[in-house]
Amino acid sequence: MTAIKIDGRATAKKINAQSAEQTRKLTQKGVIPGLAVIMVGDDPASAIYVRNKERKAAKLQFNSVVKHLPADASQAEVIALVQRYNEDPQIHAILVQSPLPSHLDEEAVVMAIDPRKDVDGLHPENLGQLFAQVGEDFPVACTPKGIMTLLSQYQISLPGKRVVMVGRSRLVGKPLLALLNNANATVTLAHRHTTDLAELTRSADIVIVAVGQADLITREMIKPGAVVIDVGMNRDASGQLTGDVAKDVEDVAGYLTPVPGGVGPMTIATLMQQTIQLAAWQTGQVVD
Ligand SMILES: Nc1nc(=O)c2c([nH]1)NC[C@@H]1CN(c3ccc(C(=O)N[C@@H](CCC(=O)O)C(=O)O)cc3)C=[N+]21
Repeated sequence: MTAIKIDGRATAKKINAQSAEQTRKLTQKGVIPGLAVIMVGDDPASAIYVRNKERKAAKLQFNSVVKHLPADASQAEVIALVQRYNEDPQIHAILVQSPLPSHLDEEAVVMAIDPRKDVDGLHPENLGQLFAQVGEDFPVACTPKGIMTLLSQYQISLPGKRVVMVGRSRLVGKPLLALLNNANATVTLAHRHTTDLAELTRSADIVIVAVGQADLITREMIKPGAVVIDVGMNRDASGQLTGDVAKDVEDVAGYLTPVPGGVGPMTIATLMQQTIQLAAWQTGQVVD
């Protein structure tokens, strides 16, 4: 058996077409979606993201700014920049690239973002609303939201399914735990202290992996026909982008997201979608 490839590029294209239409309508009403990205230092995964995001934001004619600070930027400098964008009415969405260099307090930086402009849904107020299932008018992390869109596009149903989420980051694992639970899946969150990961993943109908370790998930760890979602972004020895899932998993899985071309393009498309949504909320407009 060969897994059906979940085409993130094609799905992202559909969403981007909708986003272009919504941006056109908002711009006619005098609202240009504004996205500010703050990157400190030179994390390689962040560099890919910033480049692709810039390209897409320009294509959609957003008001897009990227501030690249040196790796030794101070905490006060980063927070001052966040506060400047909090107060700027032309900016509706603020994204601080993760990870920050280790001398910076990521928690304090996230807390400084106005929750209404927190396009990554990292602020505890937004993450808390997601867990509490209060309303739908708050931002949710773009990668998790993009994965939910992919599952829905491929009509992969969630109620009662056993999902194993490998990785518990604030950006991916934690929001997905809430989103999948809210969608009535039975979710197990696995991480570096999990014992016998293979036994756990073999019991899953859906395995999602966001760890950042090439070949972490191998074919013996997957139940035949299972859905495998690869969020990994690693570079191999020859500089090629690879995920966390080994190549031979495609021989047993029912569905598989490729890297590149799977989750990555969905993250970008969802970021654009959510920036538009935040712009509409902040200006009393409705997008449909
Ligand atoms: N606050 C924050 N939010 C993030 O969402 C975030 C972050 N920090 N830090 C870095 C990681 C990494 N990330 C990527 C998103 C898309 C691609 C992407 O576009 N990938 C494409 C293109 C690959 C290529 O151009 O070679 C693909 O997989 O097909 C890559 C990486 C978001 N991240």
